[in-house]
Amino acid sequence: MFFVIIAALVLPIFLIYRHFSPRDDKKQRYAEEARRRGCAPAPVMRKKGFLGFGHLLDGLKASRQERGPQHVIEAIDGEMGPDVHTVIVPISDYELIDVSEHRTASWKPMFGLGIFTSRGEQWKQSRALVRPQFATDQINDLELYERHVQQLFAAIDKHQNREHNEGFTHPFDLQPLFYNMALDVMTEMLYGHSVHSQDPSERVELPSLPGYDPPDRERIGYHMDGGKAWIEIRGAFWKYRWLLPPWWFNEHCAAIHKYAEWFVQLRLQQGEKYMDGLRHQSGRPNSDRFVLLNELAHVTQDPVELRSQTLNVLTAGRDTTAALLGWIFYFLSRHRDVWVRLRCEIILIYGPYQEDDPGVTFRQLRDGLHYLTAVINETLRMAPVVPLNDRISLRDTVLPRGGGPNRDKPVFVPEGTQILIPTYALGQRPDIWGPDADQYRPERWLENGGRKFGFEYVPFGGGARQCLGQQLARIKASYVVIRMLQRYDAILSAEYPPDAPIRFHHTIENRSGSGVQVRVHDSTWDDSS
Ligand code: HEM
Repeated sequence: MFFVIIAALVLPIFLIYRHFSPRDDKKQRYAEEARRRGCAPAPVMRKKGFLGFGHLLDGLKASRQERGPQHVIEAIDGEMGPDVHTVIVPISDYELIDVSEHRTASWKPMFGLGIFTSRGEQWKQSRALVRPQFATDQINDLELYERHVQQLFAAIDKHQNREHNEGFTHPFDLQPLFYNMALDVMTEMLYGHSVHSQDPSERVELPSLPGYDPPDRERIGYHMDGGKAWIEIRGAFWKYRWLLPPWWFNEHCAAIHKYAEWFVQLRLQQGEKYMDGLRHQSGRPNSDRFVLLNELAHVTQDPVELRSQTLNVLTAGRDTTAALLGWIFYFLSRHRDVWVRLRCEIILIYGPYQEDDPGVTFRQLRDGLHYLTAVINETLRMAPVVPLNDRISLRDTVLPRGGGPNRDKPVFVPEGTQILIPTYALGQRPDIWGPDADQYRPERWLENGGRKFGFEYVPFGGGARQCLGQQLARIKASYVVIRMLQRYDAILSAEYPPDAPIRFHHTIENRSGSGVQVRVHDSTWDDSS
């Protein structure tokens, strides 16, 4: 609710999905209420297709073509003109669905009820439980990132072009390596044991747990990806999702539950000794390390709660960070000037690559590097990892403008209205970002003393349910970018054709549909060797 009101003050672009024909008494009440509040209706888009499902089908088709975010802009501009940012989209037979209920029903079978999937009182309790764990000093484990960065370098090194000793790799896709790394980091941060998808030889033997099979570390990424694809399909089918065969989705859910359950049971059985059993990492006693499961177990011993909350954070934090890293290098490989300027900043501050001394401090990362922060902000503007967010109005409310012929009147929003907030479309508006809104230009964030952002820029959401991991994601991404640019002194896009349009592949998060096809040059390459 808070978000809806605040967003309404500054977000003149949104879509309303509403029940196409509310009952007459409701209609009359809405009209009276709207009049009383001095509101005028927002423009209504044409009803399209059989039973009005045209808009929904167009959206699904665009999503399949990996251009869903652009479609939102084209659909509204095409029918209403470029100056209309608030529209009502009539979809016949569209059930009024509480968005959280929708999310809960789609996601709960896989991740259980936790901070991401719950609502109301249950969400408040979840947030109170999980939030303290994200206090900054808990997450400053740079040594953890460094170990996984080294595994990333080893994975990149496999693409080295050894025949023509020139230091450049063959063309390869960087994106899956970021997904592996993010899964490895998150599983270590959540359960204390990484799945080591980047390098399975790093896996340590786990203790035996009577009555439980060892967790399937090999296929957890596969089950997460498979389950997410089904969540997407189930979401699209919504009330007809019972038509879908349940086996595959159930198999993914069962495997993921089993994986998390194993660690939960081990923690519950071993108590504080759980931390002693973690692989010893140099320089830091295990008891000092941050493991979310361990922290949560100090507050609750409920195995289902522990499983659900950790899985909720796993899904919220893993793919989002990987997708962001992918997009950063997608743009860097296409914008040599940005790469050069960013690398200069990094080398000036931290010096060239040294394997055993990254020279990076947590404080610097938390405060943010000047140009690197601009690069991250600009990347999330051009390719938001969550390109469309949504809310439901919990009670009657008003958006301050968008109604009437001049679109300057308030718009009445009845209780239960679903509001879509197209984060990507917001980032493309010339009236907010200037005539070059469609260009990737991090400098815009530094001009005129530095751009501050409000609700016109919401890649991490806003209001009460704003992303809990924003700082963690920024710190993690910054660390990886710094180390990558120390280690590699040149990057080339290897996408074919070179001018291929950007593709937004959406499965909950939004990643590049063509991957991140690059060649990188190793700064430590010795030509004489
Ligand atoms: C680039 C990286 C990330 C992006 C773009 C992102 C984006 C978002 C967005 C848009 C939401 C709000 C969803 C809504 O409106 O309901 C959200 C919620 C959340 N995010 Fe993130 N996120 C990122 C990384 C992370 C990380 C690394 C973690 C944790 C390790 C995390 C944990 C969460 C949690 C727990 C919530 C739920 C908050 C709540 O409902 O109270 N996120 N994120």
